[in-house]
Amino acid sequence: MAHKIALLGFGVVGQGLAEILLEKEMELAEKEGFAAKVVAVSDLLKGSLYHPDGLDIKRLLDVVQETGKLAGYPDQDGLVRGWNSFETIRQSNADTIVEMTYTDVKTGQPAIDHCRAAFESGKHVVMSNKGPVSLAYRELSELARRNGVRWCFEGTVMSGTPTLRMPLTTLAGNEIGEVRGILNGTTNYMLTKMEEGMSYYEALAEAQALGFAEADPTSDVEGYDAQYKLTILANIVMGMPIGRDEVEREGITHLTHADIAWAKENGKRWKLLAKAAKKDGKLIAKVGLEALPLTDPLASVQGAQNAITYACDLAGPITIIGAGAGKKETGFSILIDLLNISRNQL
Ligand SMILES: NC(=O)C1=CN([C@@H]2O[C@H](COP(=O)(O)OP(=O)(O)OC[C@H]3O[C@@H](n4cnc5c(N)ncnc54)[C@H](OP(=O)(O)O)[C@@H]3O)[C@@H](O)[C@H]2O)C=CC1
Ligand SMILES: N[C@@H](CC=O)C(=O)O
Repeated sequence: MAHKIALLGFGVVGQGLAEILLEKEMELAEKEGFAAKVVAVSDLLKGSLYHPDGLDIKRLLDVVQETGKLAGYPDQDGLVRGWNSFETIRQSNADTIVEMTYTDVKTGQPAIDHCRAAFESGKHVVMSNKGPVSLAYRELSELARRNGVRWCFEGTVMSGTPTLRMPLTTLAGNEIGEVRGILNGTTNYMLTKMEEGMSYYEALAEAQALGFAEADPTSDVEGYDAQYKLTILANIVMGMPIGRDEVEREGITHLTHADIAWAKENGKRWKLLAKAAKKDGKLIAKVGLEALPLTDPLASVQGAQNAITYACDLAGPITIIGAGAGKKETGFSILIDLLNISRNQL
C-alpha cells in the first residue's frame, strides 16, 4: 500500500523531494517495494491543495515552477484548496507529515506545534526543519513514542549525508566523546568563493540562488544554523542534551578580504568550525572561525560540502564528508527517512 504523505512547505526541499518521487517512482517500487502518494501540499504563500486519492506530482511541480503558486493546479472532484498547515495535519488522510517549512532560530515555531499536532493525530513526521529537533527534542520524541508514531529528521544535519543515522546504527556501541566539523553549506560555499576573489554579497547571492541558504540567511552567516546543528548532534549522537545558548557562536560576517589574504599567504584557510567535547561530565561546544593549516583534512572540504569527525571510543575517529545543503540532497534526506519508516527500521 502506498504511503500517504502531506508536504508542509513547498520550497527548495519540498520541490526537491517531489522531483525525486517522480523520477524514482518505478525504481523505488521495484527495488524497495516503496510507493508514496502526495495527498496534500500546504504552503504559506504558494497555496494549499488536498486530495484524498493523491495529487499529480508532475502537475504540482509544473504549476509551481511556472507560476510560483499552486492556484493553477486543475480542478477535480474531491480537491480541497486553502487548508492551512494545521488543517492539513489534522484533517487530511496522510499517514506521514513531511515538515519542510522555515527553521525559526528563536522559537522553533510553528514547526514544534506541527509535530505536536501530527503526533497527537497518530501521524509520523519526517522533517528537515531544525527548530523542533534542536529546541524540543525530549518532549517531542516522548510524544511520538507515546502515540506509537515515528519522528525522523536525517536532513537536519548535513542534508542527505547520513550524519545522524550512521552513528546511531553503524557506530552503535561506541561512546562519541568529541565531534568536530563544518556544518553549514552556505558559509562554506561563501568562504570558498571569497577565497577565489568573489565579494561577500556575490557569494551569498550565489548560495541563495543555489538553494543552500536559509530563508533569512542571517541564520547561516551569523552561525545560528551551525549552532542548532551542534545541539542536535549533542542530543542525538553524544547523548548530552544542551540548550542552544550553551553553544558559543561566531559567524563569518566580520571576516575581511585582508583576513582571507593573510590566511592564504600563511598556508591556511578559514573555516567555520563546530566543535563539541565531553569534559568532566559536561559538554563544551562552540561554533567559530578558525584558520586551518592546509594539511588539516577539514581545510580541503570546499563549497557546499560539509564534514564531521566523530571521536569514537571503540572505532576511533570516523569522518564523514558530503553535501551540507542542496535541493536534491535534502530531498533525498526526506526520502531515506520515508524508506526507513516503510522498512520499520531506524
Ligand atoms: N535548502 C537546504 O539545503 C536545506 C534546508 N533545510 C531546512 O529545510 C527547511 C526547508 O528549506 P528550504 O526548502 O530550503 O526553504 P524554502 O524557504 O525554500 O521553503 C520553505 C517553504 O515553507 C513555506 N512555509 C513557511 N512557513 C510555512 C507554514 N507555516 N506553513 C506552510 N508553509 C510554510 C514557505 O512558504 P512561502 O515561501 O510560500 O512563504 C516556503 O515555500 C528549512 O527549515 C531549512 O532549514 C535543511 C537542510 C538543507
Ligand atoms: N542553510 C543550511 C541548509 C542546510 O541545513 C546550510 O547552508 O547548511
